Amino acid sequence: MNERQVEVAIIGAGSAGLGAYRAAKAHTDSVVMIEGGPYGTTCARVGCMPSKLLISAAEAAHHARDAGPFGIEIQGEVKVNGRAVMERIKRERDRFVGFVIESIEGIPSHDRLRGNARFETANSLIIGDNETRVTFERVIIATGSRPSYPGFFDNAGDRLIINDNVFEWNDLPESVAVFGPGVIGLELGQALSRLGVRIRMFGVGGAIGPLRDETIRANADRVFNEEFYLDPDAKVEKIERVEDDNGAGVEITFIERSSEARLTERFDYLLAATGRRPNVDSLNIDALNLKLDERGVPVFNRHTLQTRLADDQPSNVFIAGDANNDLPLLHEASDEGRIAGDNAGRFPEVRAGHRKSTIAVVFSDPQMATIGLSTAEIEQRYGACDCYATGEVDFTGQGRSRVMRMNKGMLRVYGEQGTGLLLGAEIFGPRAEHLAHLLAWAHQQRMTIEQMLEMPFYHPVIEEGLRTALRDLNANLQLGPAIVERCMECGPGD
Ligand SMILES: Cc1cc2nc3c(=O)[nH]c(=O)nc-3n(C[C@H](O)[C@H](O)[C@H](O)COP(=O)(O)OP(=O)(O)OC[C@H]3O[C@@H](n4cnc5c(N)ncnc54)[C@H](O)[C@@H]3O)c2cc1C
Ligand SMILES: NC(=O)c1ccc[n+]([C@@H]2O[C@H](COP(=O)([O-])OP(=O)(O)OC[C@H]3O[C@@H](n4cnc5c(N)ncnc54)[C@H](O)[C@@H]3O)[C@@H](O)[C@H]2O)c1
Repeated sequence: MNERQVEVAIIGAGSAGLGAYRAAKAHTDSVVMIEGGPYGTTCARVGCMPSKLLISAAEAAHHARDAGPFGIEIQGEVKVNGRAVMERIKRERDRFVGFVIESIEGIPSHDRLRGNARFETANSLIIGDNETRVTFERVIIATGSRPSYPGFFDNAGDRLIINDNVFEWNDLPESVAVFGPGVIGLELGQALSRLGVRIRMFGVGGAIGPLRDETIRANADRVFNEEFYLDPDAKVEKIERVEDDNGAGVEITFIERSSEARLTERFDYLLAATGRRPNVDSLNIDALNLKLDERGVPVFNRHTLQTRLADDQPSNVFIAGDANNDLPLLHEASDEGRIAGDNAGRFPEVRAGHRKSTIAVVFSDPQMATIGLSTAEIEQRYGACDCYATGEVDFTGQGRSRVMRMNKGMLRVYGEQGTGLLLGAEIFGPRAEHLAHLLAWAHQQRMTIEQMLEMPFYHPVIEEGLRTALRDLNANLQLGPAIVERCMECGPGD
């Protein structure tokens, strides 16, 4: 067996691992980064980038089909060439992956090891099939996450797929049963539907995407159901792989939401999008003697990314990115990687890194976004004393949204009584990715609703809808006048 001794070992060369590598190297040359899978990162290979490429193709098809109300006539049928769609997705995806691989190859080969890592002792790792032992002083776990789904999905046999498989297709299938109307299910499911794939979407417990505000969730349920079948609290009775004249498929028996009829329907695939679990279970993490949470994930400080020993003492182990199961988003993985790398590098001195205001965007249509504190956190901290208020706008009548025929959904903002501070927001509406940034920047700057209202708003823009919600909130906080329906000085369709 080869032997290596390093100050800092990093497990995983994803977005968190790469950020950690660069930050640790600023302190010491003795760093090794270990990767068990393909280089390229989840985000570029099978995550953010290919999913957004699929969504963009779907948007193009949708706009072409939806041109009629503008007076634009498309001669003949809008045809989706599945092969061409998948070719572009793979070509562009490979380009993004290529850039990541290029930058990884710029890292000295001595600092890179290939193979799956698992802990042997609290200070050593075994790589691959007993090929190398790495003895370390500090370690960063940046192993990412993988899809998780209930065991009975296995009844679908080889018709059970996850997001990774979608981006391997050479052509689009005829039909897909999507399980999980979370972030991945909604993004991929709606895109497939707009590309002409017959879908049904099944959830449990009523959840839709990251939405926690029940008013917005009900709105989203209605709007999505105008476009495709979505039952966020489905009764699915049977899943079975079948083989018939049409080839292999999967039959789903379920209770149809509105008619309550028992239906059995055949699909080409069952897409499992029922959540992801951190990759910490095959690391032999017990060798580290860390304090673990109920899911077996090390307990850690989100400002330092440092974990704790079972006796509650700080440890030499850091955990960043999806592996820590906190905020499984790309920008958070990079930030956490950087903080963990910096701290592992400077150890035993450990510093609190800068954590930004939370922002999450779902690229469905309408888009969804959450900013700052969630409604549950707000209710927990401010609910008992009646210390917060809500403002809202419904985009149905919003000027610019209506002009563009994007007038669906709503936005709700939450503010603190007395101080007028912006606490958070939830959006299901047009161009939420941009509104979310305005709100997250204001949240991080600790702006009050009053200060936000003093900022410029152009006319006619979707941001005027945000202004309406802010005025509503200011009035509900009793810090400003009640909003006037059809306020003319604001410009028509505010
Ligand atoms: C379909 C999809 C769409 C997404 N879209 C978005 C989006 O639009 N915006 C956004 O912000 N986020 C998005 N995400 C989330 C984002 O991709 C992740 O949060 C981010 O990639 C996590 O980075 P990471 O470094 O923690 O993990 P990864 O990039 O997965 O890196 C972990 C690495 O560790 C390696 N590894 C695991 N175990 C071991 C081991 N034992 N030994 C050695 N190596 C190991 C893995 O092979 C992997 O390369 C999406 C995710 C998915 C699945
Ligand atoms: N745009 C983005 O930023 C983006 C895109 C994709 C993924 N991601 C990240 O990836 C993470 C994982 O995404 P995800 O969609 O896998 O998880 P998720 O937690 O967002 O959604 C999982 C959904 O599956 C449902 N579910 C659970 N068990 C089920 C069952 N047996 N049958 C039917 N439904 C079931 C849950 O109620 C939930 O609605 C996200 O939390 C997000 O952080 C981000």
